[in-house]
Amino acid sequence: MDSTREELAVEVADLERRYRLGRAPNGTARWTTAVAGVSFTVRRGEVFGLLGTNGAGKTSTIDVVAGLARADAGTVRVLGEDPVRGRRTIRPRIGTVLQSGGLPGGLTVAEAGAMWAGTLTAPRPLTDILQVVGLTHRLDVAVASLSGGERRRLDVGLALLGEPDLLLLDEPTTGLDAESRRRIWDLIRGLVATGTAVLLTTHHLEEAEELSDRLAIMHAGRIAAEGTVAEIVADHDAEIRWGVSAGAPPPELLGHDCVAVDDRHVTVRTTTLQRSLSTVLTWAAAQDLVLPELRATPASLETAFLDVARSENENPMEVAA
Ligand SMILES: Nc1ncnc2c1ncn2[C@@H]1O[C@H](COP(=O)(O)OP(=O)(O)OP(=O)(O)O)[C@@H](O)[C@H]1O
Repeated sequence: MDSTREELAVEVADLERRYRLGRAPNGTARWTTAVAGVSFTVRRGEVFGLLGTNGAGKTSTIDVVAGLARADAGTVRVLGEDPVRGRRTIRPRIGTVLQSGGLPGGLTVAEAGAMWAGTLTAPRPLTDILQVVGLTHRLDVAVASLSGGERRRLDVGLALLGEPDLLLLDEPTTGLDAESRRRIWDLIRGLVATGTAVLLTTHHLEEAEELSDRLAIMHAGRIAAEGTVAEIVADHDAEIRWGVSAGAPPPELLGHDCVAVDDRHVTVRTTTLQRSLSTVLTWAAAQDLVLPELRATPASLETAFLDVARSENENPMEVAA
């Protein structure tokens, strides 16, 4: 294995995943393509965030990386191995928090922890982990009786028990309060600092921004944008907006900026926010206009996400074969 490969905990190239939907009236099988040629890598010591609209294909992707499903096309290497064939070898080196959960609800927290620790070569003390995720007082409670947030904290705690080389986190903080979420973020950061690679899916843009070194925004089975937050945001426009009652400045005044008017607002989209805002304010002052509800919003991960979400090709492809 060369040094570049050792650096890469996850390598996904041209991944495709399809689901069979049943049969069409004429008897042909109907398939939907959930992941349509996705490529990315996750390096050791970095968090790679996978964002996306609902149904974009994030879980379908992470399930293949976790070795729970096979790729229909493309290649996936995890810690240098095929994630299905090499599952036995790499399993102890991977911590997972998946949407499907999987702990038997009848076990107590202590029993579930002991069972999980038994599958690991060098687990951290369970009590240490339970303290960090705030569950020490729930040791004797059945997993099924935990609240949704407590259950999620247990899932995350157990994923960290083996000090994994790779963490696969599918919406790890869904349902957690702000304090618990921050504790989990600190835990993740601590592990990353020791060289752990993290593949994270989340619907919380703030979480993605806080944790990710690089990220990708998925939409309809494809990666629509990828890079650092700064790189992704650089491709998107800032917005200046005000109430339509004040009217819009003549387009030639704004040069290349795009002006849109609907029944409530005038919206100027621009890559040079300060200069365009100055033009708008100078025009308003010259006309003696007050711009109602004036708002200037720099491009952000949210803007980029919304641009992707509004883009065409809304649905995964359905085909008959
Ligand atoms: N078992 C299945 N059978 C058929 N279609 C499926 C199956 N699982 C997922 N899909 C479809 O594949 C697409 C991608 O789903 P996936 O769960 O991977 O998306 P996601 O990005 O994780 O979505 P979300 O953010 O809503 O959790 C969706 O259109 C979904 O309906």
